[in-house]
Amino acid sequence: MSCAQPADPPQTTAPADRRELVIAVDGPSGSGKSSTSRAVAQRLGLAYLDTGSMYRAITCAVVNHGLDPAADPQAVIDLVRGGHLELSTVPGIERVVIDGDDVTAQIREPATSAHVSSVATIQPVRDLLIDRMRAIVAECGHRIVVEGRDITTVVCPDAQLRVLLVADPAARVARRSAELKGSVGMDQVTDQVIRRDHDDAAVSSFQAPAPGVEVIDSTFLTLHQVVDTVISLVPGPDPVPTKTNTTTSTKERHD
Ligand SMILES: Nc1ncnc2c1ncn2[C@@H]1O[C@H](COP(=O)(O)OP(=O)(O)OP(=O)(O)O)[C@@H](O)[C@H]1O
Ligand SMILES: Nc1ccn([C@H]2C[C@H](O)[C@@H](COP(=O)(O)O)O2)c(=O)n1
Repeated sequence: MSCAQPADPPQTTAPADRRELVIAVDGPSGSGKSSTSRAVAQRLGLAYLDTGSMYRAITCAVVNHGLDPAADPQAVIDLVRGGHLELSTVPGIERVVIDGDDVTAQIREPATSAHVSSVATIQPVRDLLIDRMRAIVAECGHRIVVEGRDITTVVCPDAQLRVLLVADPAARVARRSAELKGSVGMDQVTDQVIRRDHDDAAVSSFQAPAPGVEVIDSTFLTLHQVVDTVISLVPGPDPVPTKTNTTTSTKERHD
């Protein structure tokens, strides 16, 4: 799997603080990892890597090629090994392209959420993508917020800050339901959150913190409060917020 990212847009304010700063965020589905990580990256002028989007992109390619991960996991492994993945590491700009196919919208479709665990639980697929994740962290100069399920434990165990973001299952289901605006039934929402966590937990430990990992329970916190809490936990001198210019034709997300 090769991987390319669009060049970072020029920064309008030069960051005074260029020390390495990797912030690793893990947690179950709907705990707020993506919204929080994106906002923290924007506030601190860091790159942002949504590792779930990598597993989702592979899942789109698997579905689009008519592969069955359970019946033929080797075909999925071959696809990952030979495939070319491009993704944005600019917070607020989502763009995911696999083998020239723009799957930015497809990765968020309920069908992709329903199938992604069957891809993400193939260990050789994980090993290949974990190598790519670490390469992206290095390409970003180790100044990045990385979120997923095994970032605090496997991908970036040496991150300067490691956070496990949790929330009650009922709150997580309600958030996902609100996000999908009634486009899918409650059964499907519960499947996307609860069943997916159960399946994903077979290969990653994201339900309890590893030693040294800070736990933030977002159940009764606003997104803004969670972002402030993460930033308050960054070690060392106060991080210098950096304004980034994200001018582009690609759709921006503001959760
Ligand atoms: N603290 C919060 N309070 C209320 N809603 C929140 C909070 N944090 C995130 N949300 C909302 O919850 C939904 C899920 O958040 P998000 O996509 O960031 O979760 P996630 O952990 O990345 O989920 P997944 O792993 O399934 O992709 C979004 O609609 C987001 O706006
Ligand atoms: N580091 C990671 C990131 C994601 N996954 C799996 C688990 C999820 O079901 C799927 C999609 O992630 P999401 O976009 O919902 O955060 O990818 C993983 O196993 N490890």
